[in-house]
Order: sequence, then structure tokens, then C-alpha cells
Amino acid sequence: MTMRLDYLSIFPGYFDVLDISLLGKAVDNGLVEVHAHDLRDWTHDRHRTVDDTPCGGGAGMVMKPDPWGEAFDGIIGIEPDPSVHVIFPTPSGIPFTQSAAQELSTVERVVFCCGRYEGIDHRVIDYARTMWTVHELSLGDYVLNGGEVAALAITEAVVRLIPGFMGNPESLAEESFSPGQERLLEYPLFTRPVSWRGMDVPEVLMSGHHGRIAEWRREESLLLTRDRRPDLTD
Ligand SMILES: Nc1ccc2ncsc2c1
Repeated sequence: MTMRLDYLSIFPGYFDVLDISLLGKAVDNGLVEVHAHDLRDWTHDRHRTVDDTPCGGGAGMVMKPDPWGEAFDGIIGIEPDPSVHVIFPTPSGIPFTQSAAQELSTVERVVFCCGRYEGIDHRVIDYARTMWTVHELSLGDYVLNGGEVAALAITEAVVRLIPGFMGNPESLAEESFSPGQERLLEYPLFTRPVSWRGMDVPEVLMSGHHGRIAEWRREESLLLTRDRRPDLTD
């Protein structure tokens, strides 16, 4: 299966980075197909206007619905299709999680709608919900200047889970937040040299005793999780 990824943005250049590294390899291997679109291509005025003042007043500008609607018609189509997943990154979305990434990694088509300014006219999201499967997703309790960086983060979290993407799928199984793993943070990692700037790799890791190593790693994960993410231990 090839996953098709579309990005709608007034800064489509953000997505040139998807040609690099592992994501670039996924494109070369035909695992994913990437299309970035400039929302301004669906405007008709000389200034290629995509925003206007908010109805009801307030600071900043709101993205006009018309360009989004015409872009949807051109990129996705005018017939409803729940198999198309449309993602609006937004600070007011539901928290994006590893399980959401897992679910999205099985989808054949994802369209990222990257808002700017104060946000997108709400009717755009309401319209999209009548047509496709819509996800309003938050990466956390902080605000960026637009949805592009969030779309890249979500892309990486999803694409790396597509079967055949990662050379060694076993490495996925042990990661933090992987399915089947208790909700524990990953233990500290070490590699050679054994001694570096007066600091040594914990002896247990050099013991070759797999039982003790597993026990040390679990304890470290528990301590780290309790200290940094007590919410995961509920
Ligand atoms: N459109 C938009 C603006 C800010 C922001 N911050 C995190 S996701 C997001 C999306």
C-alpha cells in the first residue's frame, strides 16, 4: 500500500524537507507519495488574499473559507469519502498520541490542513466533517505560528510506523508509548566507549547477564516515568 500525503498551506516550502532522510527513502521506496499545495493557488484576487478580519471583532486575522473549499474540490474532490483522513493541527485539538499515529499509519490517504494567522474559518472544518474523516489534533499545550511544523511531526510519527518503513521493526516494539509496552518512558541508553570523560557505562549493562539487564532497565523506566510522567502511571 502506498500512503498519499497532501499538505495544504500558504508555506508549502515547509514540506520540501520530506525529501530528506528516512522520509525521503519512504518516498523513493514508494511507501509514501507526498504533494504540497499552496493555498494561494485557489485565490482569484491580485493579492492572492487568504485572510480577513474576524467577525465579531478581536485581534488578528482569520483564514477565509473560500480558498480552502476550492482547494478541497481540486485536491480531494466533491464526493464524500470517509476513507480520506483530513487533519487540522490546532492547539485546541485532541492530544495526538502514539496510538493515533498507529491508527493513521494504516490509512491510504491523509490531507494536512495547515492554518496560519488566528486560525481557519470554522465552517471549513464543519464542511470537511460532512465529507471526510476529520481529526483536529494538538501536539501539546503550546502554540506555534501555524500548523506546518505540527504536520511534519505528525507525518514522521505516522510514516515510521508504516510496515516496511523501518529497517528493523523490532526497534519499534520497545520504544516509549509502543503498543503492548506498559506506558513507561524508555530507559537511559549507552554505547561505546565504556568510559567517556570520567563517566562509565553502568556495569550491569556490560555484564552479559540478560536477566539483570532487563531488571535494571525496567527499574530505570519506572523511576523515570514516576519522576517525569506520573500521569502515565495512573
Ligand atoms: N494553525 C495552527 C496555529 C498554531 C498552532 N500551534 C500548534 S498546532 C497549530 C496550528
